[in-house]
Amino acid sequence: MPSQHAAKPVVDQIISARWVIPVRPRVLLHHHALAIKQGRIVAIGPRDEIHAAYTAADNTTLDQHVLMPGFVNAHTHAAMTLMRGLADDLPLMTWLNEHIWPVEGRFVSPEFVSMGTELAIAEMLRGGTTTFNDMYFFPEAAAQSAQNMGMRAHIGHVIIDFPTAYAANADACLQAAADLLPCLQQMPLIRQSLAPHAPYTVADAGLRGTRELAEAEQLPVHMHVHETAHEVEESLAQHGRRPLARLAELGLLNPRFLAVHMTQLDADDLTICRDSGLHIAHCPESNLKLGSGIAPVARIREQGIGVAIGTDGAASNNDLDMLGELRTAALLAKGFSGDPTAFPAWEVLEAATLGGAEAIGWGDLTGSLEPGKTADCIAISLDHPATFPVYDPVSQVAYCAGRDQVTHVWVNGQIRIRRGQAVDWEEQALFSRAQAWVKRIRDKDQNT
Ligand SMILES: CSC[C@H]1O[C@@H](n2cnc3c(O)ncnc32)[C@H](O)[C@@H]1O
Ligand SMILES: [Zn+2]
Repeated sequence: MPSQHAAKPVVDQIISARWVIPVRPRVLLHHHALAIKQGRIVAIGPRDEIHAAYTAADNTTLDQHVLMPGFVNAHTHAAMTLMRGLADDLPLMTWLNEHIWPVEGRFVSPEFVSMGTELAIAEMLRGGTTTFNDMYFFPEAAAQSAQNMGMRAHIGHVIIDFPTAYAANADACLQAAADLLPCLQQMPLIRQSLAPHAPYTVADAGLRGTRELAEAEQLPVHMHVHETAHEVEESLAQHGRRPLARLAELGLLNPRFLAVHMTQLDADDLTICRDSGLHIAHCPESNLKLGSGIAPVARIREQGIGVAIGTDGAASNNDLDMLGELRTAALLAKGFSGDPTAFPAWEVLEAATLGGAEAIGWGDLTGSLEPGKTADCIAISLDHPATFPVYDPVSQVAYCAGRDQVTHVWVNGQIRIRRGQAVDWEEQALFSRAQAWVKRIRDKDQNT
């Protein structure tokens, strides 16, 4: 911190709060403040010291709040908000083959993706998510929506063998990814990955192509893996090995690989995960709702494997609520392992923030409140019946705060949600525009 006798450095804003949870280091700070300049955290310290050391035109004081890093939704399909509630209570392959893929086949377009992603961003920002890791068709449309609405997004270039409105096959997907990379690199809030859909929808040739492009461009890879027992059985029948072993043989697994779901893991799978350094995106609510299984998070964490938390898409969850998701993750880990100490409050908060950032290679930039990192932060008011009394703010965030208690959200130092309201867009206007898509999707059977 600068000397208090010299002229005070000017920063853009100072945010102070009753409690600050920086996530790293793992401490709870009382009456602390952040000094922010040009979207970056310049300093974090006791409120009085920060105000004595810096001057800012914009000062926010949050007396009943926790200030913490925004959540990183480590796996979603943002545009699927347009299919929320379309097909429930079904197993994964029935849900995909008989409901979701036919609707996507008929309706997905850049306009569909823009609309669905805007709805998702409106929901996610309101719930305190400041970064999302996306996998969907027409990634340039999703990237543009995130950039326009001021949300950080890690955009996956989809690779899938079967023909879609987006591309004819895996080769065409890889070509589209290579063509789009430079364009999305111009968007300051966007980073990119390759997103082969799943081991059962991408043959070895497409996976080799993925590995080559990922190596050439140093891109992360984001993929659904070991989501169901059926996926593992099918791989054993078709390839003679489990999906993870097949991906390892194809040279895809390394610390830049994010394996989503991972509900089916034997001891050899865990060894592959540990030795490769891959990260896991745990999506407990989607896995529960589709009856896919439960990722053995306690065993995964014992091996030192990085765990992040994702909601999956709104058509299988059915919300994009990271506070709800992290609570489900914490409770499920305890229930599944029979150990109430599994996935305690601090660790689950870390997984939903810094763990997600590290899983997508963004740990240098976001996920914790540290000098030098971007000011991606949220305030949660604990002045609410659901969170009274406050013995331990970390416990309140992990176990009882609801997303309606998220009052303020900043991405890159820019305020996106103020006092619970979107700053730059009208939610009713978003719903009105989306309604046209809803009508077309609802009417689809009459129009065939
Ligand atoms: C090729 S874009 C992404 C693709 O994934 C589908 N999808 C959504 N949720 C899941 C899931 O849990 N497992 C597998 N595939 C899923 C989505 O509908 C898109 O087609
Ligand atoms: Zn998914």
